[in-house]
Amino acid sequence: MIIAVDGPAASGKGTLASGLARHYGLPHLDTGLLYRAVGRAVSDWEDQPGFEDAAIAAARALDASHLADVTELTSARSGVLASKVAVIGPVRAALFDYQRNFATQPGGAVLDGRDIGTNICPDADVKLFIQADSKARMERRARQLESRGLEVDRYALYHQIEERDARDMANPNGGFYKADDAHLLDTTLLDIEAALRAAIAIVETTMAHKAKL
Ligand SMILES: Nc1ncnc2c1ncn2[C@@H]1O[C@H](COP(=O)(O)OP(=O)(O)OP(=O)(O)O)[C@@H](O)[C@H]1O
Ligand SMILES: Nc1ccn([C@@H]2O[C@H](COP(=O)(O)O)[C@@H](O)[C@H]2O)c(=O)n1
Repeated sequence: MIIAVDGPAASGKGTLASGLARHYGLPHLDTGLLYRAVGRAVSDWEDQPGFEDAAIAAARALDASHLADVTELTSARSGVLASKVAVIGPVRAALFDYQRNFATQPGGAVLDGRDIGTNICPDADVKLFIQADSKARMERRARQLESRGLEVDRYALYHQIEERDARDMANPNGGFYKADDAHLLDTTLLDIEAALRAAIAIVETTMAHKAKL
């Protein structure tokens, strides 16, 4: 079974995807980490000529070893860099096979990102599109950063999240929209456990429906 989980920044898609993976005993790939690793690799080139070429080369050279430093990759700065390399078509193309090979391994997988249900796994068995309002997402991200001992400027964080969403949604190569056959799950008023229960209920209903066809 392939489960695709998409949604905007800090919507909780990674938390849900890893909960679903645990529940169904499936491997999980956070595809944002791939873009973050490419962004990190070219941080010295940011906003300079050569940024695109450096990003394409970094994407083509990417392997699992570049995904190890999760603390560094999940910083706010890496998120911004990721969204800058994510608009480069050849970067997306270079990362496609990695994601597709992960998704199509025997037994299936859970992947989360922006374009899993639209570009990477249009054939996924179940697609979820996770939503939460911007303030809730900012607050969740703020608490996550504070739990790491970081100081957070909530006003700046809110604008950073909005700016990243806007860049992602405007990305002509991004595929960042709800697929027609994706189930919308708004978690604004749900805690992590309730959101996971709701996601599992969607998976169960969808699979039961498919089994009847
Ligand atoms: N339903 C929820 N209620 C409260 N907090 C949540 C909920 N879902 C996730 N969180 C918390 O919000 C933070 C962000 O969640 P998560 O990393 O899963 O989001 P994401 O959409 O994968 O983010 P990113 O855009 O960085 O990939 C985490 O600290 C997580 O524990
Ligand atoms: N499938 C994806 C995943 C991510 N991106 C881009 O990477 C940025 C960071 O992603 P997070 O999920 O870790 O927040 C994101 O803002 C996108 O620009 C993508 O394009 N496609």
